[in-house]
Amino acid sequence: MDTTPPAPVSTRPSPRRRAPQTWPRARAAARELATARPRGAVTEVALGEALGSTLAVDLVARVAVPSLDTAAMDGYAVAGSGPWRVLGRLLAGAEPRDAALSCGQAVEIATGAPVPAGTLAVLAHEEAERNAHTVSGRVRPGRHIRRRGETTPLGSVAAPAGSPVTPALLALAAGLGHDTLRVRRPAVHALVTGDEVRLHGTPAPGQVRDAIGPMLPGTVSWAGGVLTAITHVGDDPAELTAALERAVGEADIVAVCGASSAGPADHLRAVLGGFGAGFVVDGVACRPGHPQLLAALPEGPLVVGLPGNPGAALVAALTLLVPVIAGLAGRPDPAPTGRRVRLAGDVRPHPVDTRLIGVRLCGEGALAVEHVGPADLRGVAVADAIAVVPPQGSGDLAELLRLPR
Ligand SMILES: Nc1nc2c(c(=O)[nH]1)N[C@H]1C(S)=C(S)[C@@H](COP(=O)(O)OP(=O)(O)OC[C@H]3O[C@@H](n4cnc5c(N)ncnc54)[C@H](O)[C@@H]3O)O[C@H]1N2
Ligand code: MOO
Repeated sequence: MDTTPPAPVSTRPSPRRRAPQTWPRARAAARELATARPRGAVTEVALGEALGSTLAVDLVARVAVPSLDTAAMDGYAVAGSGPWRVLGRLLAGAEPRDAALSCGQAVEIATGAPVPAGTLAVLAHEEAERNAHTVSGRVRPGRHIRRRGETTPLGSVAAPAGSPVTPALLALAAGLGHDTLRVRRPAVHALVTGDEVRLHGTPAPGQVRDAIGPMLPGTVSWAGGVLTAITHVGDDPAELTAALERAVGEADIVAVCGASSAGPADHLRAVLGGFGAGFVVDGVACRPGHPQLLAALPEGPLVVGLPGNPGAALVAALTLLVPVIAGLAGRPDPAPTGRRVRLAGDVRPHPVDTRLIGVRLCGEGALAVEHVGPADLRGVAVADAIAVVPPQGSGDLAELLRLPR
């Protein structure tokens, strides 16, 4: 047993936890705080490094797509009425044919090749009857021709600023002639606290393996940020102060894992008080996750406190961390599904707190998973979504939140 007297925590008075905010209010406050702040730095990155970030400016088409009138099908570009005499062949990438087609003429053409001037339509191979030098079939004027700029006109906005950079958006950007993108991506530095916590290997009895760090890179990037570092900090206020000082100097958001509650080693609130932090959310009326917090430091960075229990940390991240990252990035919060479903299983409401329950989707409804204690990850690891059960169960359909993927 540790018999040493408790160390003084800070020269400033320790802030006490105020009345927790309701879960919807806390989540909205996190989003409002982040979106009201000046947008973070814009960087220009190669397409290969942009996945997961957020467009800082509109994505403008540098080329018209298609760049010329092109064939939408493999077949024959034909002019006038048939049968048509086949003059030659045009493949995608070919120079546009100098000579226009005259009535009764055709060229064999590949999908994407520029249709010659004078083309009435493209007759698809499967609709064409080919003889040695001629081809015949039925066509409608303009059939199977993609007009220049039909998909995306030159100079048009193909995706607005604030769009998440997804694989599809990268494909769009490449198709429009971009090699780089101007993006935002808030930087998150995580401090994992606890003398008993081990970052690697099999924990000895009494120790625990860090189970929050591994969920953070994916959760942070899902929200539009990037996890730049994970630092392990012991249960010592001076160590936490020094680590926090370093982290706030290099990140937009510091996520402190553990030390958020009321125990003798839970120094986070007192240490933040020493920094002159303003508490925007100081406890949330939700289960699990109630000791979480959100504070703003005078120099600018935001600090999110996640509970040490890892099951609680995951659902708490959906309440404060994810809305803050998405808000700073200038993109929508990825968690809301806009879906409300009927729940089955152990979904009893709490008298005063919002319950956040892992569920499996089944048909039109959802079934609560088992193993949902705050220290238990087995349920949430196999859940499809988180159901929001308001205090006293007001309303019979529950809102669904996405889990980080
Ligand atoms: N008197 C009170 N005690 C507690 C309260 C309370 O309101 N009053 N809240 C409980 C709840 S709920 C939670 S959640 C925890 C939150 O505690 P902390 O954020 O202060 O975290 P710790 O005390 O450091 O750790 C709690 C628990 O989690 C384990 N842990 C910590 N970090 C990790 C990690 N990175 N990976 C895996 N496990 C971790 C730690 O060993 C403890 O077992 O407080 C309750 N108590
Ligand atoms: O609310 Mo704690 O965050 O349940 O485990």
